[in-house]
Amino acid sequence: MLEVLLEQRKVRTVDVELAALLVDEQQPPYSEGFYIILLLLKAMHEQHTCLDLHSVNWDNPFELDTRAPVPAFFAPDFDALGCLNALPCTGAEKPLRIHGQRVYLARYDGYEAQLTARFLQLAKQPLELDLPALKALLAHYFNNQNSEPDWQKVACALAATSKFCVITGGPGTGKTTTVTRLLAILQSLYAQAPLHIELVAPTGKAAARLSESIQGAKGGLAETDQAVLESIPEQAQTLHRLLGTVPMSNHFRHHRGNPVHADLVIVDEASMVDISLMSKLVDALAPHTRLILLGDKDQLSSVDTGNIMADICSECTLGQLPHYSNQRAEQLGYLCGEHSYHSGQQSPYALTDHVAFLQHSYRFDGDSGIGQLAYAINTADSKKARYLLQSRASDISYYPLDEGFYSALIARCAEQYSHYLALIAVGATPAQVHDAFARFQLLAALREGPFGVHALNQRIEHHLAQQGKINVQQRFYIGMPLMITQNDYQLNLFNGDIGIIMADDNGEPQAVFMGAQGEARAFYPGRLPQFDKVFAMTIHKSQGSEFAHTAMVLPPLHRGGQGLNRQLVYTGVTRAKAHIELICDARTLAHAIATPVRRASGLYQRLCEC
Ligand SMILES: Nc1ncnc2c1ncn2[C@@H]1O[C@H](COP(=O)(O)OP(=O)(O)OP(=O)(O)O)[C@@H](O)[C@H]1O
Repeated sequence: MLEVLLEQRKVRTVDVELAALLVDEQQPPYSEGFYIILLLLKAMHEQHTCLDLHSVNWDNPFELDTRAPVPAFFAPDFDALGCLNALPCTGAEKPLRIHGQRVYLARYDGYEAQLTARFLQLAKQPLELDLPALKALLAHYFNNQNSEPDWQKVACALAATSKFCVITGGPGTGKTTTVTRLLAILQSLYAQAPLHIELVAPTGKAAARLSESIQGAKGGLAETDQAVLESIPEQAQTLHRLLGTVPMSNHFRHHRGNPVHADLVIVDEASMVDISLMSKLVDALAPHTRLILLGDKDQLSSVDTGNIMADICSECTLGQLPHYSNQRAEQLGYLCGEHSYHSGQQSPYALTDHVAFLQHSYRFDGDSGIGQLAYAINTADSKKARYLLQSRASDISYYPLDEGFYSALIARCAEQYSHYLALIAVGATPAQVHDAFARFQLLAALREGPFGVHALNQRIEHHLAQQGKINVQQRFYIGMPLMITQNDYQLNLFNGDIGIIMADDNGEPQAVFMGAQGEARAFYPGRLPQFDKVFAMTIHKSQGSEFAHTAMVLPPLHRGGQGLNRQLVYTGVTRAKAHIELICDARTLAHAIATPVRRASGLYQRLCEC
C-alpha cells in the first residue's frame, strides 16, 4: 500500500518517516493510525490547516488513480477518531491535536488558537468614542442621500468603532477609498493625539500599489483639514519589513515581547497572508493596537497554508445582507442613517459585527463585461460566463483553442509588447517604458508545458527576436522584462517587483525598477536576487497587481486544465482593468468555475464556539 502511495506521489519519504516516528512503528506492515497520519501530512502539503475527517472519501482516501484497484487502507467500520485518540502522540501537549472532527499538527493548532484568541480579544476591547462626532464625520465624508445603505460608510463605521475590522470586496469596490476616508475620520477624531498608523501588504508590489492608491484617494479628500491630511500616511511597506526579518531564521524582530509601535495596522491584500505570518503579525501587535484587514475574500488563497480571509468572511454572500447583531444594526442606524443593516438572522459567529462586505464595483459599471464575468465566475454561473465570452462585450475578447490559436496568441502578445520596446529604442524615460509595459500582461495558469509560462516566455521572446525587436544573443538583452521572486531587504527589491533591462550611459545593461515615489532604481544584473522573465506570468504571481489589458491562457482539460479552480480564474480575470482576453476551451472554463477550493480550517468554527 505504501509503495502505491509513493509511486503515485501522494506522500513523500519524509512523511513516511515522520508518520512512523509519531505512531512509533519501525517497519511495515503499518497500522491504520500510521495511514491516517499520512493523510494529515498530505492535507498539510495541500495547504489545509488541518485534516477534516468529515471530508475524507474513505473508499479512496489518498485520491489514488482509480484505473487500478485502490487498496483498502482502512477497514469498513474504521473509527478514525477512536484510532487517533488512542495514539500516544495525540493530546494537549502532544504533536497531534483533535478538535471535533478536525485533526491538527500542534503548530497549526497553535496558530489557529492564537488567531482566534487575538481576534476575539481585539473585537471585544471597548473603545471610548465620541459617537456624535463620528456620526458628523461620517456624514461629511459620505454625504449621499441614497435610499439604500452606503456600505462604504458602514465599513468606516464598523472600523471606527472597533479595534478589529475586516473589509472585503471585489476589484474596484472602493476598499482603498473607504480606508482613506476612514483614516481621515480617525485622525479628525483623534486630532489631539493623531494615531500612529502602519500600512502594510504581503508583497513589495502590493505595498507599492497600496501607497499609490492611498495617494490617489487622498487627492479626493476635499475640504479636509491640512493637518489631518498630513497625518494620513502614504507609504506602505511589506509585512516582513514591519515585523523585522531576522536573517537565517523564521522569527521576527517584533513579537509579543517586543511589539510593533503602532496604534493602527492596516493590512492590504490580506487574502495573500498565510496562517503562520498572520499569527506572527497578531503576536507582534501591542495590546492597544487596532487591526484592519483589507482584501478580496474570493481571490486565490495564500501560497502557503491557510485561507484566513475566506474563513473570516465565511458569512459574506453576494447579494445578501450581513448578519449583524441587533445591537450593531441599531448603532449603524444611528451612525449611518436609518436603513436595514442586517439579514434578520442571528449568528453565533463572534466576528459577525466586525466584517464589512463591499459589493458595488465603482470600476466596473453594470454594463462592464469584466465586472459581469467576474460575478458569473464567483457565483458559479458557467452559462452566463460562456454567454459573456461569446457576446462581444467591448472589454472582453475570447479566443478558443482552435487550430493556429497558439501562433496567433504569440503574435498578439509580441505586438502588445512592441510598444514599450519601441519606447526604449527612442530613449524614453524608465517611467514611460514601465508605464507602457504595465499596460499589457499575459497570464498563464501553469508554469510547465506548452501552456505554461516557461514555454510562453520562450515563444514570445523568440518571436520578438525574429522581428529584430530584441537581441537575445546577450544574456541580459535590452528590453528583457523580469520579475523578482525573492525578497532582498538590502537592495529593497521584493518578490513581485518588475524590472526592465535598459542600457546605462555606457551602453551596459542594467535592470531598472520604479520606486514607490516614481523614481527609477537601477541595478547591474549580477546583483539581482532570483528572478523570472515575465512576458508571461503565472496567475498566482499576478496577485496584488492590475493591468489595463490582461490576457489569460488556460490549458485544455487533458493538459493540466483539470487542476484549475474558480479562485484561480477569478483572480486572473480581475487583474484586468480595461480589457480581458481569454484564451481557453469553454469546457476548461466551465470546469474551473465549477471547482471552488476550500481549504480545511477550524477558524470560523472556533470563532462560533467561543
Ligand atoms: N463611493 C465612491 N463613489 C465614486 N467613486 C468611487 C467610490 N469609491 C471608490 N470609487 C472609485 O472606484 C475606483 C476603485 O476604488 P478603489 O481603488 O478604492 O477600490 P479597491 O477596492 O481598493 O480596488 P482594487 O483593490 O481592486 O484596486 C477608484 O477610481 C475610486 O475613485
